[in-house]
Parts: sequence; structure tokens; C-alpha cells
Amino acid sequence: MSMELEQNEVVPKVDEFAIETIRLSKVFGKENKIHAVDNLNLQVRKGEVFGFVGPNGAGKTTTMKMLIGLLEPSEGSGKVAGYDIVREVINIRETTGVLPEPAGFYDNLTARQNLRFYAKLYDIEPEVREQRIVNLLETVGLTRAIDQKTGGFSTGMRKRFGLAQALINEPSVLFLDEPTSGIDPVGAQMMRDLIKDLNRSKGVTVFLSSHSMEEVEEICDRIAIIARGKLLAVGSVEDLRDIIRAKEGVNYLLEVQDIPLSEAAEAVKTVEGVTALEIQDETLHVHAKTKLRTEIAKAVRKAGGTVSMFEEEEMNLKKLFLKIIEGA
Ligand SMILES: Nc1ncnc2c1ncn2[C@@H]1O[C@H](COP(=O)(O)OP(=O)(O)OP(=O)(O)O)[C@@H](O)[C@H]1O
Repeated sequence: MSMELEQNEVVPKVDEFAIETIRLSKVFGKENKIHAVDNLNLQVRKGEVFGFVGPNGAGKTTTMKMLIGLLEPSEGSGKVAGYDIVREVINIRETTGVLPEPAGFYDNLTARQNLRFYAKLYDIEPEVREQRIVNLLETVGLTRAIDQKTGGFSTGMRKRFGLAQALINEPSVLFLDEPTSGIDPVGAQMMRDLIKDLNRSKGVTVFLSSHSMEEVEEICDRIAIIARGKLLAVGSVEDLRDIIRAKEGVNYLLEVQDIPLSEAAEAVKTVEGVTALEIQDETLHVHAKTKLRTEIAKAVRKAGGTVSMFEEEEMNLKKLFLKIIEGA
């Protein structure tokens, strides 16, 4: 058997990350320079759903545009699916899908005709193409609209159709800019379920920007928070909680049986790292420097009490996001 590669055989790039940027930067303007993206170092693992969040003007769209080859970086570099974002843009186009905001289609054409047009751009064979169009429209719940003009589609239908369009070339990396903005809660949930399903069943890496923290918390494995072009934090929601815990400490709520709450408070007070205590409506509020769950529970037990409720104050992504942005 010949070990030589046949001519024209595509050698897949082997890379640990689906997306990687090194000191990626974009400056707009000459005199009044705007550092839209400022020394951004990102590593998105293969197969993860990665959320990219930040206030208006943070640099999310500019970053995405650089990653898909629509804008040249001012400085720094990046790779998507192993391909260089400046020198190998054609390869990036072939291996990625993009749902921009807003998504634009040929509104005089039907859903099928639109997808046929995009499939042709990717040189997809007619036999493969026609079946893929049917399958994709079924996936996004638009089978009945296959021969309707996209001009008549509702916002929710347009978003789902945009997703079908982004998937026409069976991409390994999918860029989604605000995939649920402007759609009703039912439509938004359908879209989120579709994204999760695509990621799980096909292993597609998803890079998603959104202003909905609930959405990002629901579907993203890891999240990067940026503001004024700079990366402020990156990690899972629990990693982000740890960042805030390290800065601000931890707030616990406890309910105790078998001994008076004041006795439990006295016992908890002795735990090293507990900095404040308060009793409110049969609940003990404890502030600790770090995570001290085990130590606090142990102190209550030692004093003869039984912990019947022990919760950490809720820190959802929305709260974490605001704290991280404020801290910057
Ligand atoms: N073509 C351009 N020329 C000049 N400035 C630009 C250009 N594109 C973006 N900017 C500026 O760069 C900064 C980042 O913009 P960008 O659109 O990337 O932010 P964003 O995080 O996507 O914001 P939003 O959440 O509002 O969509 C902003 O200050 C914006 O005004």
C-alpha cells in the first residue's frame, strides 16, 4: 500500500483548539483610534459551545468578523479549525458556518432556492444538495415552508432558516451572532434546543454571542466576557463564580433544627474564615472569606444542631456578568 497522499487529497489540520487567537487586535480610525479588540487571547476547545458576551460596543462582532475573514486584524493572529484567519480564509469559509445578525437572504427566492444557491457556492453535488436541503429544513422545523419565499418569513422563521443556511456545508465550527434576538420565548427555546442538539449529535463547535445571560448559561460550556475589547474573564459558570468568590467571599443561608439558631450562630462564628453572621426570619446568613460549607456544617453538628437547609446565595450568570463588568 502506498503511503503517499493522492494528489488533491485534503489533509485535515490537526489542532487542539477549534478557535485560537493570540493577541488579536483591531484598531479603527487614524486620529481618534478605537481599540475595538485589544490583545485578545482566546482558546475555544473542539466540540464546546462557547459563549462570547459583553456590553454593547465591547468588540464581539469585530472579533467574529476577524475570525471568519471579513476583517483583517491590526495586530495579532488567530486560527479557526486549524486555519490561519488571514492567510487561509478560503479554508475557513469551507469549514465554518455563520449566522450573522441580521441575517440576509434573497427574499424573492423560496427557502429551497436560497439554500440551492448557497449549496452551489460550496460546489455541493446536485444529488447530495437536494436531499441535504430537505433534511436541513426539516431539522429547523421549516419543511412546510420549503417552497415559500423567505421574504414572507417571520423573525423566528428567518433565524431558523439562517441556521439551516449556516449548516449547508456541514461545518465543524458554527458562528452564531445573537441567534435568538427578536424572537418570542417559544421560538428562542426551539433555537436553543436546536443548537444544543447540533452540538451533541454532530460535535459541532459553537461560538455564540448573545446579550441573554439566561441563554448563555443554559447552553454554553464556557463563556468569555469582554468589555472595551479586552478579555475580562473566561471559564464555566462555576469558574466565574470562583473568580467572584475569591474577590468577594461567599454568602450562605442556613436553617438549623434541634438547637436554637442563636446557638448555631455562636458555633458558626468560631469557624475560621467566617466574617459576618446575621439571623433573619429563622435563617442564618453567613458571610465567609472562601468556600466553607463543610466546616460550617461540622460546627453546627458539633453544637448538637441538624442543618435542614444549606444554600449558597444564588449567583447566576447575569449577576456574575454585572459584577465582572463593574469590577473592570
Ligand atoms: N467599521 C468600523 N469603523 C469604526 N469603528 C467601528 C467599526 N466597527 C465597529 N466599530 C467600533 O468598535 C467597537 C466595537 O464594536 P462591535 O460592533 O464589535 O461591538 P459589539 O460587542 O458587537 O457590540 P453590540 O453588542 O452592540 O453588537 C465599537 O466602539 C464600535 O463603534
